[in-house]
Amino acid sequence: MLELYGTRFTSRMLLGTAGYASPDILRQAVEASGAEIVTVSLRRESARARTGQGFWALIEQLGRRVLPNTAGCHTAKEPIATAQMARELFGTNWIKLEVIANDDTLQPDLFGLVEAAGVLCAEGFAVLPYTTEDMSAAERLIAAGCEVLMPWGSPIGSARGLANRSALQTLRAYFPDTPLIVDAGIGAPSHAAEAMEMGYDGVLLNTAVAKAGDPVKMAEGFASAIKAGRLAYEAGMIEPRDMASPSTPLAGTPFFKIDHAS
Ligand SMILES: CC(=O)[C@@H](O)[C@H](O)COP(=O)(O)O
Repeated sequence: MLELYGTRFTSRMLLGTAGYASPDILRQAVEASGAEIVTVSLRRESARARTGQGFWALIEQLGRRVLPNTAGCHTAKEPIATAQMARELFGTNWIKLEVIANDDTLQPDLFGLVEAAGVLCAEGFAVLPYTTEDMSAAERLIAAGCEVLMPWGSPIGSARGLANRSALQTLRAYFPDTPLIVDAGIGAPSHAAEAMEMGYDGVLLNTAVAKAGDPVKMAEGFASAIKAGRLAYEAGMIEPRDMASPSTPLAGTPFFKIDHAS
């Protein structure tokens, strides 16, 4: 079970709700994914006239925990105001905190992130920060009161998977008791499985499902990969080795005899 801020979830997949071809495809994809948490961009969606009230009604109908996010915020002040608005709109103190440093890379602004996280945690928000693999930022976010960290796999929407695998491994090893969720840049179910095999607690993704040829099938594929990766982690994988190691022992007497006479 995945436990975040004292709430338990069966699914370890968190799904974004942006960029689907239609509301119905979004609904079907969420259902196929089994995700119990869906993230919604307050600034982006409310800015889009076409979504209107229908979008919010659909989100409510999905019956999932809504994790509002501060996508599109650039300074420490913007996400604070957005989170406060989200708390009123959705009646939740959960917030996926995004503070973007650069529009080309969509890399998190770690300084603004730590500052905004400090303010929001002090105001009673359950903050899930979108961060990098940076260790000192992780330490400061935890010190600020974040109980969950969401390091990026690679830049948002890039589909490159785990760009800095060894840094993600170090982060996992260094914070064994903090729920860690890989967020962003996941392109294929195998990327998500890789993160789960490394011991990550969950995966948050959006583009790879929303923009897939068949988003519903892809959502199901990701759900299976995340489950498979977690099972492999829990089962304990064997270590890779440089040399071959026969899987079938040759020593001893064969337990059957070939009868050459017949
Ligand atoms: C929806 C959301 O929160 C994104 O900002 C998130 O980081 C997912 O990234 P991908 O679209 O790369 O999966």
